[in-house]
Amino acid sequence: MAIIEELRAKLPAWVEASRAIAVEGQVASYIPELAKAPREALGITILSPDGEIVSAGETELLFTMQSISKVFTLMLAFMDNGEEGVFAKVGMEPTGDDFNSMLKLELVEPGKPFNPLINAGAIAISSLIHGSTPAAKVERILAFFGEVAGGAALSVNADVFRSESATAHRNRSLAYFLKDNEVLGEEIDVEEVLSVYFQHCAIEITCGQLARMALVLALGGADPVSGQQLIPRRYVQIAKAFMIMCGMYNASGEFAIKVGIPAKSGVSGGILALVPGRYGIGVIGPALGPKGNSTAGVHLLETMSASLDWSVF
Ligand SMILES: NC(=O)CC[C@H](N)C(=O)O
Repeated sequence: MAIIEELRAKLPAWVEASRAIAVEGQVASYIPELAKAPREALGITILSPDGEIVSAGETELLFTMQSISKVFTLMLAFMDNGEEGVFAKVGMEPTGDDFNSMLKLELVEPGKPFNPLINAGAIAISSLIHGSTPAAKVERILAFFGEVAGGAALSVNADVFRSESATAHRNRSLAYFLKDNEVLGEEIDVEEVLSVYFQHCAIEITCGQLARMALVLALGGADPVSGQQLIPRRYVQIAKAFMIMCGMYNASGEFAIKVGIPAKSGVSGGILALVPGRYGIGVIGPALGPKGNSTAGVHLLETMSASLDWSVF
């Protein structure tokens, strides 16, 4: 049986088996709006370069990208500033700490975020996006994300944005810490950077759009339909290296061992994952485990990788 047909045949049962795991998790509630998401939902879309689409579960759900957006703002920051400009502000190493930790900002000189996928690093990256105002920066981010998602008209969920902005005491303190450490320079307004960061986290998406974005990464930055290079290959390589090292927060080591493919999760329960050269994958399962990853989504990817031999290692 062709692999794609095997996938199509087995996916519904895999989704139902993994859905049972959702109850082990909790929907994120530190951003009050996210607490409204359906806890037992699970949906997945898989796209292949030749246009095959395989979906199962609640793929019609709209959810916010949250930390998944950090992969793409990172690539836009590279396109705006080059490698040197970006690595002047963030490092290349995983932390082993929670995604919103500020420990190493104080403990390790010079107080630069260890990588662009933890909150502190992503806030620093938001400050690098070109645009004369926060609104102009968000417009550029939406246009870039929409292009990578296959020409989608994406928008910011205003309720989620406001909900996070009103309660983000920890992210605010991280950002002010970065200002004190001069990672955010003299000329930078902390509240404006945070506004850009909260808005790109609140961009709404579906599994299908996430899978399309993932497929572009699986193809080294090329659009699967037009073949156009949307993102320089080098920047996609760097992004995928970060996804392996820290895309699943401080559960990235376990995910690399059990699943073995580049992936990025968000606290909305979304996961973007890819099998290099072969598939782009979008998953939504709002119930999260203790490290902030979708319980059912991770279980589903583990099952699929083991059955279909997806590990890149
Ligand atoms: N882990 C996440 O998805 C974090 C994103 C969220 N907007 C935050 O800053 O806390």
